[in-house]
Amino acid sequence: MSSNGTNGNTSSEASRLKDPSLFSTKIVIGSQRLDSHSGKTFDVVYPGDRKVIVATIPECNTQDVNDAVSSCLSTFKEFSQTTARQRSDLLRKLNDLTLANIDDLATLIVRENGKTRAEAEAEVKYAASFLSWFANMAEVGCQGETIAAANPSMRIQTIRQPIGVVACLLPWNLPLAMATRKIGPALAAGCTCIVKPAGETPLSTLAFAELVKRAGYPDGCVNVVTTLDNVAEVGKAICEHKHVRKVSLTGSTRVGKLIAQQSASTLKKLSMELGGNSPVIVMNDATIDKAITGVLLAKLRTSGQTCVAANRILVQSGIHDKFLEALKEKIKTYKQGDGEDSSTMLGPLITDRAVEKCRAHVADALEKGAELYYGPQPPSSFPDEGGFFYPPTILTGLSDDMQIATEETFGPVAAIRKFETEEEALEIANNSDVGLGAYVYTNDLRVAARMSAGIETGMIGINTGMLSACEAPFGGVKESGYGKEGSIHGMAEYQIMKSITTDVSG
Ligand SMILES: NC(=O)c1ccc[n+]([C@@H]2O[C@H](COP(=O)([O-])OP(=O)(O)OC[C@H]3O[C@@H](n4cnc5c(N)ncnc54)[C@H](O)[C@@H]3O)[C@@H](O)[C@H]2O)c1
Ligand SMILES: O=CCCC(=O)O
Repeated sequence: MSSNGTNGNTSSEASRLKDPSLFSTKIVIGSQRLDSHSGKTFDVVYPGDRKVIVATIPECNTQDVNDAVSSCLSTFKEFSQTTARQRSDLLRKLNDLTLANIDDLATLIVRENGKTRAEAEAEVKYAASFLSWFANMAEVGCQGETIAAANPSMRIQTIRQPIGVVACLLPWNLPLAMATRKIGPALAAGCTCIVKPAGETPLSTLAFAELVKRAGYPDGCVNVVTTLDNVAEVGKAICEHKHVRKVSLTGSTRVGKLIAQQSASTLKKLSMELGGNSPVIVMNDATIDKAITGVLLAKLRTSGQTCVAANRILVQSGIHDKFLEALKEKIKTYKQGDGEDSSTMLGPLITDRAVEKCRAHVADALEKGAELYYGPQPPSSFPDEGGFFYPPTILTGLSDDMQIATEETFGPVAAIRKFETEEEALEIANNSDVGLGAYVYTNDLRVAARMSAGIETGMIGINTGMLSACEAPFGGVKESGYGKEGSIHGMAEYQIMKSITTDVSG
């Protein structure tokens, strides 16, 4: 294993940053910035142009995981003894440093993920909001209770303690925000973290680890291991490690099930923020402009690659044609291109597989009777040059048998289905194995109340296309997983509650 004692700042990509030392291509274990024991590396490719290699990153293995966990465990002994106020102060510093470096963090996100600079900056602010929120929560979230015992001789109290070493497994779609949504509450609770970013997007996490150090955290509070091709080995090593007490995954339902199986032998506490298939229900009485704005936000944020992306857009028959026309006029204005170009509204998708999935979903829907209302005919083959782009597309005539109705498309394809009655819309919306987000557009409070109660998801937006905020509990039901992130509930996911009974008689 080599350690050059630097951040591995070897690429001309670093010169894009105001502070090039934030461009790190080494894993983080305690005070060290290292290559992997495997000696192997993988490339991070710019999704806006597949020929551009942004960085070469260590391909980790089990030994790296074991080193990272040992370091986390040794730091946990000391860090878990800090006061909640000290942890709150540290998180506040980390929030300030994150916001102070917004330009560089946004640049790294654009380069690794492809999203537009405006979206990347919004993501950094969203990421920082979890740090600030959990800086505020740190002291409140550690409070215990005094319980009125049935036996007058007894006093019962509870205390909350950090659960231990936590593994944070991150997706590539909001690489920094999903990192802080886990690391923020874990550090607030007094845990230490082994973080594994998605192989496509390790750079913002590695830069963030540098900010953790600068904020004054002890070495080993946040360790980072990276992998692309060796993820199965690394994931297994994390899940089966007896000193990792909790795994928090944001990712697909497929990987969530695997992690749950692999974590069973050590019975870890788990948080599973998994895939969705969000329905949008637009009722006849909806305010059409508001519905269009909300649907486009929910559909096209990060080019359609969010877990709460509008996947099935259900429009009541009385407003259907007008809605479609207005949607087409608006979607036409979305310019697709390089994330750094300020006129770009839609960046590329993350990989060629993501483009292929859009293409396959559109082809399958057209074969099963959907109509192409706006967008290109599905290309027969994907070009091997350029970025991973799929153009914004509107399909009408969505039906239950289409892939697009049962799987997340994770791309800028809007699939529309006409319905007649509220009951019918509810039935279609709930016809899914997953239940993360849902959206309803109506001006009738009674409809909104019935839909809010009846839709089987963890989050519902009424007349809004944005469900996410650090103060709102984020999480799904059914096969979208379990556990809540953010909000006053997010910190408890990283704690144990101990009850203490004292005999006070004589
Ligand atoms: N519910 C949420 O909050 C939320 C948020 C963002 C994304 N998502 C979901 O994530 C998915 C897209 O993200 P993705 O493609 O990165 O998902 P993914 O499941 O492929 O990967 C998620 C993470 O798991 C890792 N991983 C993959 N195989 C693994 C294994 N065998 N062991 C351990 N880790 C493994 C990946 O490297 C990545 O870090 C979508 O389904 C989306 O809906 C959910
Ligand atoms: O992709 C899922 C997360 C989306 C969000 O937190 O807004």
